[in-house]
Amino acid sequence: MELGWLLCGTAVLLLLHVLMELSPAVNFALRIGFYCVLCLVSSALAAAACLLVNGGRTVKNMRIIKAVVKTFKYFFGLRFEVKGLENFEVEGPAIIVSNHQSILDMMGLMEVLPDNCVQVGKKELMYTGTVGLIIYLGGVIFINRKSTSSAKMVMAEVAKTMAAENLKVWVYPEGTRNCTGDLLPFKKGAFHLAVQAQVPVIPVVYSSFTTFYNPKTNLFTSGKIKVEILPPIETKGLTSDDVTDLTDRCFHTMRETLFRLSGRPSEAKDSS
Ligand SMILES: CCCCCCCC/C=C\CCCCCCCC(=O)SCCNC(=O)CCNC(=O)[C@H](O)C(C)(C)COP(=O)(O)OP(=O)(O)OC[C@H]1O[C@@H](n2cnc3c(N)ncnc32)[C@H](O)[C@@H]1OP(=O)(O)O
Ligand SMILES: CCCCCCCCCCCCCC(=O)OC[C@@H](O)COP(=O)(O)O
Repeated sequence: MELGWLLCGTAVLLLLHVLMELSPAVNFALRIGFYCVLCLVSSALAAAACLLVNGGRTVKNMRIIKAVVKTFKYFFGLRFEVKGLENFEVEGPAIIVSNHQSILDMMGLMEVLPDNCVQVGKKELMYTGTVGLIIYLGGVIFINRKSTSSAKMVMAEVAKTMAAENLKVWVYPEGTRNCTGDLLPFKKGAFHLAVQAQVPVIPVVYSSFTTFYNPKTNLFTSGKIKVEILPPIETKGLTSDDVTDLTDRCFHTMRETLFRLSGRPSEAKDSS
């Protein structure tokens, strides 16, 4: 009886292995599937730990989430090379902005996440089962991207509470995932928030995933990700009239950094 199960299990594993070798699509789907299952199962376990240790929704839970997620990279052969962590050491709250390439980003996020930092996320993430639960428990701020006015209201509320709670807020200013090796134009919410709260903006740039990850071509191998935390951009004295300039400045600095980290010639060099 037991031998039968063992043989059956071995056969299934062998079959999966052969399928993975034969088809990049199967290989990719299995790796992403494994990532999702890993997230769902770890979220359930971490949620229990968060509830036991901290009792409910609080940014303190991010420490637990971070400790769990930091182990994920070993399953996928990912390595992170981090520079500029000292730039997070600003006095008081700040807005952190970074590029957003894939659902894999939350590994890179947790690799460098400073204390007392929550992310802004789309509200649909609440409905991803245990993952939604852990994101909720971590204190993530949910916004409705389809309604600028309600998103603005949520962000204005955050601007008020940041100082009181000494919070850093992590925003993906592209507003969606983008895995082309370039940046999408930035939305302005993060920069309005920084100006309203009069706190610095700290840009964080992750090198392009294109060499090891591309859902269009079913590419997902091991790889190295360079991360750079750039010096804070001060916003003291800026008003809402300065938000467009601040957004542009940050966009150009991050784009240059992205190209440098990814070994891609910058626009300036292109045209010369
Ligand atoms: C233990 C195991 C666990 C495993 C599981 C993992 C657990 C991990 C745990 C935790 C990780 C959590 C990871 C979460 C990741 C989430 C990622 C996402 O979901 S990314 C998508 C959502 N995020 C955004 O969209 C933000 C960026 N977007 C913005 O900031 C936008 O600006 C937004 C939504 C506020 C409005 O978007 P618009 O599409 O309407 O575009 P605009 O051009 O920016 O705004 C329109 C007009 O409104 C003004 N405006 C915008 N914000 C304003 C404001 N706050 N005040 C005044 N005016 C504002 C602008 O200036 C613009 O006006 P003028 O064109 O300049 O005239
Ligand atoms: C029941 C379904 C379970 C699904 C489990 C999914 C596990 C992955 C968890 C990673 C959380 C990272 C959040 C993230 O990266 O969300 C994407 C949004 O930022 C951007 O949204 P979009 O590009 O506009 O769709």
